Amino acid sequence: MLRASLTRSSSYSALLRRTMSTIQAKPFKLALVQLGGLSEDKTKNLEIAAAGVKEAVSQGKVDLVVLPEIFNSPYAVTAFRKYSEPIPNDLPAQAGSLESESTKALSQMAKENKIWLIGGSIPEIESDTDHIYNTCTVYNPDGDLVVKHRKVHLFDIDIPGKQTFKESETLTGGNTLNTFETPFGKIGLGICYDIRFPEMAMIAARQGVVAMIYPSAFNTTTGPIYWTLLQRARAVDNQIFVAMCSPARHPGASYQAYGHSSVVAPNGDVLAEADEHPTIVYADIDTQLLASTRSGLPVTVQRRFDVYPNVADGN
Ligand SMILES: O=C(O)CCC(=O)C(=O)O
Repeated sequence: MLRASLTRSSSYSALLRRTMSTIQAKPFKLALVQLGGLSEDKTKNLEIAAAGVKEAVSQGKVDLVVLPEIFNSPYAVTAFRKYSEPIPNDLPAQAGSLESESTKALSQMAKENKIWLIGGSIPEIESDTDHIYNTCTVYNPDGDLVVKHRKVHLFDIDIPGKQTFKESETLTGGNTLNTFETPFGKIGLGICYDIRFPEMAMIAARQGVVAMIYPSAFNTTTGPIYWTLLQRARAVDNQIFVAMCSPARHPGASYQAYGHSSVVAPNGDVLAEADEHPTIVYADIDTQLLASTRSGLPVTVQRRFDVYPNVADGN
């Protein structure tokens, strides 16, 4: 019995060593810019974002900066089409080739500050189909657009008297999962409500991401209950870092964002969390924690796909 369990635990560590050796990661500094003062003026919102990114890097070396969901437009189904812009499908796209107002501005923020930038999300129009998407764009330190993620799961909520919102009235859901490579490791992308669907984070984690990062804008009904819970759940499920970046609360706006941008470690510890006001949340991402968390509790190599039913069919 003892012998069997020793054999099993040493084979877990061998397997773990093998899987960890495929993850190329080094420590990096993350900044989540919880923007305040956003309005209906797209150009002004982009200027606020540019000032926020600049402020984030002024505090010392930062490698990756994140902006919130739909920061250049009001978060309203009636606004998405009006604010939408085309975004290239063929990626990477060089900084100089970007044409729309927001992608050009975001590219410049990345280039000027020499950072990786997860540019929150913006409404995208695809001219061939006339579909509108809620799309996150990511830029390297040269300002090239390296990847985009279209929100896969559309936020349709109806809690009478509290929160009603139906993104699917005007948006189309994306149909791809997206990660991108950086010198400090692979990063997985989701947008806000996407965090409620554990399959996305699990697949990204199995592809070797260090972190799942979600530009977001939860609300004051679901935020207090689920915001931290969901981040800790995705982190612990997959033993990865998880971060969500929100706009600040805005008393005059039709949609009240929850705020509370935060970063969670692979063991579920909340490393940093904002309140509801405009601010920047910083976190040092110690990638050693991926290995130490996984070797203590080897869940990432104990999955029993031979036993689980086919998830999609429920058989
Ligand atoms: O899942 C939630 O409770 C909030 C999601 C949300 O606000 C969004 O997807 O924009």
